[in-house]
Amino acid sequence: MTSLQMSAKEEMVEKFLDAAARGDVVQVTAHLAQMPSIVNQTGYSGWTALMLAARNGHYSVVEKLLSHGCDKYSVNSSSQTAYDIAKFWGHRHISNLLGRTDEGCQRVLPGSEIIPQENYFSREMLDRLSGKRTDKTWLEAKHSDPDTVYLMFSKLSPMVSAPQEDNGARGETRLCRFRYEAVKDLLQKPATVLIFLGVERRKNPSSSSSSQNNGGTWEPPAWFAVGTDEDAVELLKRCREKNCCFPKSPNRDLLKLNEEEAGVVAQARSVLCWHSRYSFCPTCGSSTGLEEAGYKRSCLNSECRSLQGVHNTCYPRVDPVVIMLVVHPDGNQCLLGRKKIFPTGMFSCLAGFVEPGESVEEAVRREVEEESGVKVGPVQYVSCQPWPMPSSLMMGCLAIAVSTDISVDESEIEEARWFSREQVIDSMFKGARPAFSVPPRQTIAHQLIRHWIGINANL
Ligand SMILES: NC(=O)C1=CN([C@@H]2O[C@H](COP(=O)(O)OP(=O)(O)OC[C@H]3O[C@@H](n4cnc5c(N)ncnc54)[C@H](OP(=O)(O)O)[C@@H]3O)[C@@H](O)[C@H]2O)C=CC1
Ligand SMILES: [Mg+2]
Ligand SMILES: [Mg+2]
Ligand SMILES: [Mg+2]
Ligand SMILES: [Zn+2]
Repeated sequence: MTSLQMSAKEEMVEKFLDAAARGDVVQVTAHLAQMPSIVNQTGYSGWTALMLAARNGHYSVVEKLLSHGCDKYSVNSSSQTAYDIAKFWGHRHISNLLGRTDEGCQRVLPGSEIIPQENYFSREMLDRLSGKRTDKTWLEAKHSDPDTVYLMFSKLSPMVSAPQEDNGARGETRLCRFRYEAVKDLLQKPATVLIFLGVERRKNPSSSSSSQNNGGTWEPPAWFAVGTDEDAVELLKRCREKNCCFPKSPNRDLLKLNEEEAGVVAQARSVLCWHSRYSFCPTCGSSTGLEEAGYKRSCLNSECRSLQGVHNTCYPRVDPVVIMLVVHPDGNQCLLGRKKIFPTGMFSCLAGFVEPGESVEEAVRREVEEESGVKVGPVQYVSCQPWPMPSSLMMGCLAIAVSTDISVDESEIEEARWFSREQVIDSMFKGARPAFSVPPRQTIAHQLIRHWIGINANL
């Protein structure tokens, strides 16, 4: 491309951006018809047409750009999306439009601002099909189906193929997937725990697929998790892939999977952890037996109280945890703490288990005060994250402090400090002199800190 052509293209982009900034929907439409790829272009300012239209409150231009498939999640140099910009400048009708993810939701809750926030471990790649957990005939057919996928777990750790480091390539850790023939002997062993995870969400059959139900129609492959106490070295020999292992440190190693496999592991590992802890009935101490494709354990003592009425010990447990970014009353600092076990220099959000009979808001206030001495007023829920170590559901909140003196509970926290927004941005984006290191991006703690920077971004 010659420099003349370059500048002609640049000129067109600038004209397009100018039209968007002025709210000239006719000009915007004409440019899009002439060059559809212009929709996500940025000009000298680093802003897209969507950001400019959102800044100046031009609803119809925003609508037009969205209908041409523009990327509403792209960010400017201050890490702001068009949504952040519209919200900052008070164009609520535009921020509502940009925050909309599900038309049905908007119809039921008009005016609600539901911003999608998918955290690591929360992607649902499989349809759990809970209704099939009691369908023994269907499950049995799936066990030996050639398309069925089995994941193998030893000591609650999934078999993965780790990236090869010798060629310097930054590969991805992937789950090892097995077929029925490779695991059928394990399925016969009494100590094996088999859990039906769900079926793939794929709608269209691939040409290679042979999976059909009794009626002859295609069905997506089913996935199962196999928990076994067989010798790990022998289990590894069953896999044809290279560099296979059962990772030793879940908190670190399970953060290396892709988003889809991380979601499957979150489900499988939590249920397997529950089985490993509930071999005996918590009510009478008798042995328990596995039911409902791994989603229930019932007491084998027919006299046991747990067999009457509602007994939640029969079902996999989830522990609710609050995790919060506490914001200083001045709005420009946040409270972060470090536990002794954290890597040197790392600070993170405070967190704690919700106690019985406690609301999320009260748990936030209590844990923050217990751990740091700081008192909290308003609490706002942001997003959540399943955390399968072993089975927490992290409910992420922003919390506004109403006092600022820090007094740490040394049994839980080694140090807690207020950090300025500048320090946090510098640490998050690896500036020249980071004051601390942030938790990995896969943690909801990281995402809460990022969220706060986003809503405070200085235009
Ligand atoms: N994804 C993320 O970004 C983060 C995840 N987390 C996770 O959140 C969870 C909780 O955070 P943490 O700060 O440790 O919690 P807390 O502040 O509540 O402190 C842990 C204490 O709670 C006790 N405890 C353990 N299990 C429970 C339970 N089910 N209900 C009530 N109390 C319990 C422990 O007792 P004992 O001494 O007997 O063990 C320990 O003293 C942990 O699983 C942690 O891994 C935490 C921070 C970040
Ligand atoms: Mg605590
Ligand atoms: Mg804590
Ligand atoms: Mg606690
Ligand atoms: Zn019992």
